[in-house]
Amino acid sequence: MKKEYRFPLLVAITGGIGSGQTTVANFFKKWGAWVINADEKAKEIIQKDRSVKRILAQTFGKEIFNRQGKLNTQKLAALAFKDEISTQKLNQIVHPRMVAYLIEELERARFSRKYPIVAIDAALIYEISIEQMFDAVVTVYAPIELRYKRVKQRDGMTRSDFFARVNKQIPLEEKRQWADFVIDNSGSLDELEKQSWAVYEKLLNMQEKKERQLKHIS
Ligand SMILES: CC(C)(COP(=O)(O)OP(=O)(O)OC[C@H]1O[C@@H](n2cnc3c(N)ncnc32)[C@H](O)[C@@H]1O)[C@@H](O)C(=O)NCCC(=O)NCCS
Ligand SMILES: Nc1ncnc2c1ncn2[C@@H]1O[C@H](COP(=O)(O)OP(=O)(O)OP(=O)(O)O)[C@@H](O)[C@H]1O
Repeated sequence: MKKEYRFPLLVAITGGIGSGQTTVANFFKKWGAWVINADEKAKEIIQKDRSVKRILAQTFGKEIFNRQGKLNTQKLAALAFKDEISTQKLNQIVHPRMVAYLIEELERARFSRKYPIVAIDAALIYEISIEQMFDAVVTVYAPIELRYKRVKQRDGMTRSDFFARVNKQIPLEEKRQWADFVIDNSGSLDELEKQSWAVYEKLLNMQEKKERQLKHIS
């Protein structure tokens, strides 16, 4: 019989643009966690929620959608990250819906009882102030120039576009201090995987403890 997890551990995997949090989340997924990717969910919401679409078009111009109604992410990013107020506007439109959606997804994964770890891969856990929802927060750290190098390699982002986003995020040095676990991604992918496994094992132990403590709850 397959093992049931009545009380999965709720984990946030966070960091900053290019720090490697999605890479760590993918390791967790490979080892049996259920992982929700906030960047993907945000785009799904923008694409599917009609009221979000309408307000975004009113705020940033209807050119951010093409004729078929598909979001042009580059256009929206250019407009939304150009200054603090524009980013705040984007966040005020998207974040409330995103948080509601993430909670629904967390609950779905929890009720399935199939996963010991349910994790959210999201850069903005602390910016949105949702860290209290989780049993543990894992921050993936890398030095800023290395993050830029990796993002440039990943999607050709310019230095100014990269720093436009970095400047809208809480510095990783702070997030590192607040986290329950820190993974240092200054080295190779192999080193990252080893560190991620060490953290994952600890999270599994925490989950077993949670299950034992709560087993009398019906
Ligand atoms: C503006 C959008 C369409 C640009 O899409 P694009 O494909 O270029 O980027 P993507 O979504 O993959 O995000 C990449 C990274 O940019 C950073 N980032 C994204 N949104 C924000 C934001 N509002 N503030 C600060 N950093 C952000 C994060 O580090 C994120 O991991 C998109 O980023 C978006 O919809 N953002 C608003 C929703 C959001 O806050 N997403 C982050 C969830 S944690
Ligand atoms: N240790 C590493 N060595 C080499 N490349 C790496 C390493 N860690 C991550 N990368 C690469 O760097 C890029 C950024 O990593 P990843 O997408 O995991 O970051 P992220 O924190 O999720 O970024 P974003 O917030 O932009 O989504 C990816 O192309 C990834 O494959």
